Amino acid sequence: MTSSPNTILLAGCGHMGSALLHGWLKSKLPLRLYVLDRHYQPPAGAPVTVWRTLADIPEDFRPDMVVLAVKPKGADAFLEALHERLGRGLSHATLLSVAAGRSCANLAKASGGMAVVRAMPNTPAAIGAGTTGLYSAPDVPPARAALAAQLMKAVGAVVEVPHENDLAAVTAISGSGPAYVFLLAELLEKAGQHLGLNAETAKLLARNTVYGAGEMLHEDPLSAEQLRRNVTSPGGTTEAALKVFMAPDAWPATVERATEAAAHRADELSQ
Ligand SMILES: NC(=O)c1ccc[n+]([C@@H]2O[C@H](COP(=O)([O-])OP(=O)(O)OC[C@H]3O[C@@H](n4cnc5c(N)ncnc54)[C@H](O)[C@@H]3O)[C@@H](O)[C@H]2O)c1
Ligand code: PRO
Repeated sequence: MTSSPNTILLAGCGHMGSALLHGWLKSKLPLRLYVLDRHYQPPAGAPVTVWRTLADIPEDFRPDMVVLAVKPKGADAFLEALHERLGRGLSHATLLSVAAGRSCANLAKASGGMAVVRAMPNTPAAIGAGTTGLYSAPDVPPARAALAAQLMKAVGAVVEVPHENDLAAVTAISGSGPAYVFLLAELLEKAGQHLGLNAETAKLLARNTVYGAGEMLHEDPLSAEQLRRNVTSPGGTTEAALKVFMAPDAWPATVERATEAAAHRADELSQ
């Protein structure tokens, strides 16, 4: 039995929104896709309708799901304006928000009472290798919670978390996480140059090493710790570097402090 297409309004199609949209376009999910974004240009021939402003949306538009991918700061004002525009048109719609830190309670209030699912994806979603934490408020109908999970699975792995508060930790680890890995690549590249390599060689070594290690973490069932040990010969070069990285006040403490700062900021954004 084929299910009838769900009507999705993607509100905000920047870095995160476009990663999601491109995953949906590639997927076999039966969807009617509408995008609201000031600037987004869809791929030629893509089956998607793009509106530039709220005023472009027909007043009788009836989405099944609104995916909110505008910046957290503007999220409440945006939802209030959407509610003003569509009014009863939103009464059967579910909100799927990817906005960092905006709580179900905030979002439900601003949207005039929509049932809210919160997702925290990350930018590797753009290549189908995303990681998303998902939380559905208790009033979300099961079929809509399942649709939200399907939408996020179209761009990578999904982990459902039992408590809304868990999303602050998800944001700190996987939502922001790609930036930490990109920083490592940046620093390795600079270090390669510092050790005398030319810029192009240093860049290739740094990027391909992060890529190869990431693939091993994905493919190999060994723990991250064991994979690390397998690189580390007793008395060798890796051990010399790891003595610096693994000093108690170095990476172990820094990673803990940095992720606590991200989780704390996610909590602050929810106020
Ligand atoms: N970038 C990430 O790594 C990441 C990861 C997880 C979650 N998020 C969340 O995703 C959301 C979007 O982040 P982003 O990085 O994609 O931001 P972005 O600035 O790239 O995209 C936001 C888009 O919304 C559009 N927009 C905003 N208000 C609009 C309006 N009133 N009418 C039409 N278009 C409007 C803008 O034109 C822009 O293209 C944020 O809430 C963020 O917390 C981002
Ligand atoms: N980017 C968003 C931020 O920095 C949320 C996680 C990744 O706030």
